[in-house]
Amino acid sequence: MKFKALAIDIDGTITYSDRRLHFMAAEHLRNLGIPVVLATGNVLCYAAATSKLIGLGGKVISENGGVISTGFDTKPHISDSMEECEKAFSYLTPRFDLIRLDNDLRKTEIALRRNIDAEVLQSSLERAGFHMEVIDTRFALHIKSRKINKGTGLAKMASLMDLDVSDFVAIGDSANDREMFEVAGYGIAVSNADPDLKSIADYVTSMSFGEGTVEALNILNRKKFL
Ligand SMILES: O=C(O)COP(=O)(O)O
Ligand SMILES: [Mg+2]
Repeated sequence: MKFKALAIDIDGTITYSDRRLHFMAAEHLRNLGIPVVLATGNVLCYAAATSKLIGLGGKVISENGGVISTGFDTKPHISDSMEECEKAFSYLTPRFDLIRLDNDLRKTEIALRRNIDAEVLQSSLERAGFHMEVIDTRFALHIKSRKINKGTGLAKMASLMDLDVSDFVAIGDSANDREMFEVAGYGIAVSNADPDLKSIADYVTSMSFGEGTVEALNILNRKKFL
């Protein structure tokens, strides 16, 4: 079996635990020989800069699937879920000490510092009748539409690249990678990943963070999947 492209998470997967880029993982991605899509909860400019600095082609799924770009000079595809997120945020803001991240840059979801339990925010929203999802990536909290995730983003990216979503291998580390693993042809969790993500992964590396990604890419080559 050969996969035609790779979708890979940024924070916790091609970095160290403190978000510094793991150079060896970057080097392996640059030399992979198939398209590499960065799929992240971060904003578009962060994802695009990461792609450029690694030496990749600018294909990125950002804001957990809300903003997708197929190259550096192309117009991004932006979903329209911000209004719903803003309503949820306005409801939560007098009740909790929320610290918003990348406020001016986000187009489709709201990111928060992790000073509150995601489940507390989630149940508060549910009790008030909101259908938004609150996820904890272990780098930030995200208030997002349930209709948008890295899985829907990857399906969209695949169709824009004329590929099937099952042509992708996915590599990731946290809750926001779940749906991407569900739609990709093969999913690899790095060793530091959430137990929940590990439980649905096809393979779990023994190494953590960027070293886990290097291990994952070596394994994919050994299995002749790439
Ligand atoms: O934005 C986050 O919270 C984490 O980003 P990631 O999806 O690249 O791990
Ligand atoms: Mg991550």
